[in-house]
Amino acid sequence: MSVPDKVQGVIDARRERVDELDARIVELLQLRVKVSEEIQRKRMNSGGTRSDLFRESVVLRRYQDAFPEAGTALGTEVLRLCRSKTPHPKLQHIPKDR
Ligand SMILES: O=C(O)C(=O)C[C@]1(C(=O)O)C=C[C@@H](O)C=C1
Repeated sequence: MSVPDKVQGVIDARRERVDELDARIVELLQLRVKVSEEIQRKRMNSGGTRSDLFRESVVLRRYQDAFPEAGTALGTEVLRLCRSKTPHPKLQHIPKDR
């Protein structure tokens, strides 16, 4: 559906802003993955577990408070993204099945 040129101009400009914001969100998420990975590696290398469920509930609460509808799904995905990288030290030596 076409809109008047003036309106299209506003939409294009706001989309540029959305693109900038998305790029920052992606960058922040990549940074978060790295920092979370450091914490998990430290804990696992000293005999702890990969996850800390109490801490996850604190993290999740922030997303739920900010976004009552989507917060649980959003926070859960962020945590999943951050948990999926570091292999557990006990699993590192098992060769991959071919
Ligand atoms: O804070 C920690 O202890 C972390 O390991 C980081 C983090 C997170 O990404 O926020 C990841 C895994 C844990 O289950 C809890 C939280």
